[in-house]
Amino acid sequence: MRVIHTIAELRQALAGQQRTAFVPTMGNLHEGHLSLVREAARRGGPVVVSIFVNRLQFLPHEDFDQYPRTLARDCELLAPAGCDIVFAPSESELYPEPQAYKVQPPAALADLLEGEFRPGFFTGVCTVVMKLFQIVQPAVAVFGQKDYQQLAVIRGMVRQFALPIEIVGHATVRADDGLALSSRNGYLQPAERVEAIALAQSLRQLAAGARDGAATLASIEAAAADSLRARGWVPDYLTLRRRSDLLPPTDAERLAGEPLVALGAARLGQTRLIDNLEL
Ligand SMILES: Nc1ncnc2c1ncn2[C@@H]1O[C@H](COP(=O)(O)OP(=O)(O)OP(=O)(O)O)[C@@H](O)[C@H]1O
Ligand SMILES: CC(C)(CO)[C@@H](O)C(=O)[O-]
Ligand code: BAL
Repeated sequence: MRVIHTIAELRQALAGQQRTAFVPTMGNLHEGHLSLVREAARRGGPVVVSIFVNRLQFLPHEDFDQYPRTLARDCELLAPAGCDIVFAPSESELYPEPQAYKVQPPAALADLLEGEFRPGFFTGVCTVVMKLFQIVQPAVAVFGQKDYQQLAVIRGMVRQFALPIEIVGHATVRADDGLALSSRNGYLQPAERVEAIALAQSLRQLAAGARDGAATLASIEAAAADSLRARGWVPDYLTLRRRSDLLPPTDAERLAGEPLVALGAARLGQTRLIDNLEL
């Protein structure tokens, strides 16, 4: 496995490759990331994993500075998972000048849910992912369903720009107690780590109420948020959405079996966690 820090060296290493599989990450890797890497390795071509904490997708008050940078340990985990090349550019390599050209996803998809609470987040994500796609030129890129809206936004970007890249969504990997693995779980204090499973539980509560004709969507969502609040969380959103466009279902759709997804984001102490559950 090679660790490469520059665009020029990466292009040289990949010259002539047709079937590169790519897994973009921000590092501080866990089993969730590694299962994306194994999925990429099953495709048969060279596997590139990028590690880059992308300043463009963080708001000024968010955890960009605090975000764990653990490259040496990440590399130890990546080699046995089937990674061939780790691409770990510096900030000045990826953004040698202020990134003035940006990829702006449509507000209808990107300004809700995560985008409502992290304005500009998906512009930052799309811009760096587009740039990484141009650099790596993969045939396949693997993303986690844990970041459900991100996967939808990337799929839309690839479709509308006619990028010749197959986007693979990989199931969320969870700890034994049901908590979705996430780099930010590392911020949790021991007691918070025990409590953290309540987020997945509240998604199950939403799912259980989803087809209840006696309740309104608003009352189902309010009950789930109230149970989290009662346990000391600060929910950003807990909501049932149509899988197709992440908009709220009408009651008729909800009761007629429209494919839905329960999505949640909430803060526990200093840590903001997200999760989702397809119904
Ligand atoms: N538990 C998981 N299961 C499957 N994929 C995951 C999981 N956690 C993260 N991923 C995916 O890994 C890729 C890189 O994500 P990222 O490096 O932001 O990790 P993260 O654990 O989600 O970090 P954070 O806690 O900062 O959100 C994304 O496609 C993301 O969806
Ligand atoms: C896709 C990504 C690597 C872009 O910085 C990031 O949003 C992430 O880790 O999910
Ligand atoms: N896991 C998505 C990247 C972020 O939260 O910034």
